[in-house]
Amino acid sequence: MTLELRGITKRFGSLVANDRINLEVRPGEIHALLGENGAGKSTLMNVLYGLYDAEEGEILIDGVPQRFRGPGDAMAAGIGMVHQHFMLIPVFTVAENVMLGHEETRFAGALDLPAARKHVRAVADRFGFHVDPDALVEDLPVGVQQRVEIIKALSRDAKILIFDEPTAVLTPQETDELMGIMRQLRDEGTAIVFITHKLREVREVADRITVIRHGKIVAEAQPDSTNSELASLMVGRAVELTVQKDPPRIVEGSGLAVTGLSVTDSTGHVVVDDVSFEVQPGEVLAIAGVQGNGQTEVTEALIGLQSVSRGSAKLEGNELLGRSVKQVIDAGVGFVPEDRTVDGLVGEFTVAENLMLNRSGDAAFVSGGTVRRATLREFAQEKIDEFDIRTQGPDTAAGRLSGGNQQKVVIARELSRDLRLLIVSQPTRGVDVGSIEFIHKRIIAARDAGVPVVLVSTELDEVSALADRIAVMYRGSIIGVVPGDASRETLGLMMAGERIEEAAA
Ligand SMILES: Nc1ncnc2c1ncn2[C@@H]1O[C@H](COP(=O)(O)OP(=O)(O)OP(=O)(O)O)[C@@H](O)[C@H]1O
Repeated sequence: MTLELRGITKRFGSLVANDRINLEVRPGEIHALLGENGAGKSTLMNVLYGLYDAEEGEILIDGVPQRFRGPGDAMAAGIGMVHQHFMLIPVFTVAENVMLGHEETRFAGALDLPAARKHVRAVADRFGFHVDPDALVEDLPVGVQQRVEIIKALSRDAKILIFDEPTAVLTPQETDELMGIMRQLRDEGTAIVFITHKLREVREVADRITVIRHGKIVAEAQPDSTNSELASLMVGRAVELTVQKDPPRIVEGSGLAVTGLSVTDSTGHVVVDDVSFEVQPGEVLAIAGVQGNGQTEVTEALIGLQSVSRGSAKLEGNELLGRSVKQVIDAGVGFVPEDRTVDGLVGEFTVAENLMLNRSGDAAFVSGGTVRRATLREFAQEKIDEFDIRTQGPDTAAGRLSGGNQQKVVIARELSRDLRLLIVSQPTRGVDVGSIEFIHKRIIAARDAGVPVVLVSTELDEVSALADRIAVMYRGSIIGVVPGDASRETLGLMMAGERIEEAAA
């Protein structure tokens, strides 16, 4: 089926999120949509999926104008969406999730679980992957959960599939597997819209590339373009893809010293096993590894979000463990959590309120129990300008911002205080290339100002760009520490569990 969007305009108040957009997606092609944070990509997809009503324009499928009053209509017309934040119900099985929403379609009436199971197996066989129809979704790794989303879309015979930043939370291997699935779907005639901030992925799978900036289509790019060409089309200026940094100037001082840290999860598994490392003032220590090897728990233990079974973490000689989150923050620890929607932001609070969450004890902002609104707005406006947060203003609810701009709010808040320690986890997830450049520069600036920085990232490019030393975690342990310029091959092997001796680190 050929999909055509003609003259789509979508406004939120005075903001024009989509400005007369024309886009055609043909059967058997992967059409990548590139654009900076807040450019209007998700809005356009939500219009296409019937979630938003556009003020102007038409959606045509095989030349026939459509009117979608909700996702149900879009699905019935053959459009499927694989969401960035999974829409699955964690306590249901794979088959039950696939069945949901089929009340009026072919697994109708009796809620036909056997038919749903059969469908799961058939799709898994078709793509040569394994998914157990009876597994609980919450027990599955994210890469597999995403396959469930795809299986769900295909159970409704989707001929046009939208992938909205599907790789943001995947490991490199899961990403490769997903791209294999996308290619196979394309070869079978599905029309695919692919949204991502990762230029390498676009160049690898896209047949056509459309670039959106400030709600308008600004260019069609070729898949054989270079990363820099794509980056500057997106952002409208040249982008430094790798931040320039001087060798670290390690300041004499005690920094962070973690010794024998162990964490046991609620089921009794040891998820962090006797981890020790030091970070000096003025250096970036990256903790690299495939997601789920204990890195998250290390950062959460340091900030006070996770109880520990053993160990010590001293910042400038003072114990951090056993303190409350507030006490740790007040001790000058900046923390960018890996999932901004859980620990980083309060969606219903305004951008300004979110920017001051770590300043409740600051007399400049709060006096006699009340927030000084004018000071706060002024501060927030400054941060919005400085960090280029695309929002209608300080009073907009943070949940209304595009994903990448929400991340910039968290980064702006955490990097705007005098810090004794900075812990950043997946700092550029969902962030566009221009903003990655900016965030990387700010992290390096904190390091150059003498702050010890702990970076947790699953992105090797990010680790290599920022780290002075790299500790690799595997199954709860640090299996080696290598210099910041270690090769991707070395890091890849270590992330897969191989111990490699590099004395220099
Ligand atoms: N429900 C909403 N209410 C008000 N404004 C909104 C709403 N949804 C999106 N916006 C605004 O519309 C603009 C486009 O946002 P959109 O989410 O489409 O961007 P995007 O290109 O998908 O960005 P990202 O790459 O960060 O996900 C942004 O300025 C955003 O703040």
